[in-house]
Amino acid sequence: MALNVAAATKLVKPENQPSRAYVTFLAGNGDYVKGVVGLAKGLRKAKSKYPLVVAVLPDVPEEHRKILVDQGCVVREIEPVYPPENQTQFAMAYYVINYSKLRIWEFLEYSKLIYLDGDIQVFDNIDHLFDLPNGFFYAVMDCFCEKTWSHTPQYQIGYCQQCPDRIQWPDHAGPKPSLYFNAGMFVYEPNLKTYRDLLEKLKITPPTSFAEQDFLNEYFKDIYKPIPNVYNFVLAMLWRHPENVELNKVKVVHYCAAGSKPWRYTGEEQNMDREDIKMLVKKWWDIYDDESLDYRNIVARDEAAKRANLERFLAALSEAGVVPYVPAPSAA
Ligand SMILES: O=c1ccn([C@@H]2O[C@H](COP(=O)(O)OP(=O)(O)O[C@H]3O[C@H](CO)[C@H](O)[C@H](O)[C@H]3O)[C@@H](O)[C@H]2O)c(=O)[nH]1
Ligand SMILES: O[C@H]1[C@H](O)[C@@H](O)[C@H](O)[C@@H](O)[C@H]1O
Ligand SMILES: [Mn+2]
Repeated sequence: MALNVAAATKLVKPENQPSRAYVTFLAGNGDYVKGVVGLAKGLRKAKSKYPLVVAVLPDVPEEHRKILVDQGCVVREIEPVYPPENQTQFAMAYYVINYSKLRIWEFLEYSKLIYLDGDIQVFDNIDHLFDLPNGFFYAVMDCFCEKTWSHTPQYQIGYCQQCPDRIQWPDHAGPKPSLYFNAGMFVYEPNLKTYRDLLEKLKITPPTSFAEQDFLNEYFKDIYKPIPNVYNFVLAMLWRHPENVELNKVKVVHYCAAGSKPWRYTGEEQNMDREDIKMLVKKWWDIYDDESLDYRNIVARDEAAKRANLERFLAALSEAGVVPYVPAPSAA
């Protein structure tokens, strides 16, 4: 029997669908889709083994969904989730749509997911986070020093969990607040019971200024485990806690400071003219603009490499006299 590449390929068992994935969230017809494209390319550059699922609200236009599919993303529509009505002033008006993130607890075909905001970039492989023990909620601790926190006792007292000894939590202010995570990145396990419970609890929870972030913090406070800041580096750390920062070790950058979204960056807002910020914004653009990281180019490269390997393997078998080998005609 003579074997060629086409015949031999059929013998290879298709890989099982991974039960792990990254997941992000996309709403609206604005420019956050650029963030998600950048993220998909960043994960590829970091050689992540797992796909990026994008949970999209119904208002994400078809062209944007197509861009994401062309970038190798798995697009899944979710229904919006709204909190019960009240007069809350959110820290930002659009935070209210973030309650819809709760739908990702229903992505039951995955046993574990890592959620990443669309304004996050992954510069180093973080696949090892999937191996953390089950049963916990992993995320990075937030910083309370930016003006977005000015409505809170933490900000008014000057207390930040990033440097709890600088200004200590005073006795007269009641119990010290529990550790609080930034919900732009977390490792979690989808689960139907948890999903239903989250939605039920939300119905009786008045919305607060950091929307689902406050809600998730309250809900998971007993199983929350902080992970190092390098897994969700919030830019304000650069000017609020420079003594805690080792920028060259940072793996995941969260462009959440006002004016720092790379695709909207002008350099005009406060702190945005810093050299480290300019460098991080440029690093985001370098990935976004790198065509070699486009899904179609990576697929073509992988196919060519697989083919070359197989050709070499079959040629070696044939040389050893195991099977006669007919090289496939060149595709060119
Ligand atoms: O028009 C929008 C606005 C937001 N988003 C999605 O929602 C995410 C959250 O918005 P931002 O990243 O702009 O917000 P911040 O990083 O300032 O917000 C932080 O606080 C929020 C409170 O709701 C969320 O918890 C969020 O994950 C957390 O990082 C975005 O990354 C993006 O994935 C969109 O798709 N379109
Ligand atoms: O989620 C919010 C948001 O990312 C803000 O930009 C930041 O100042 C806050 O610390 C954080 O809690
Ligand atoms: Mn964000």
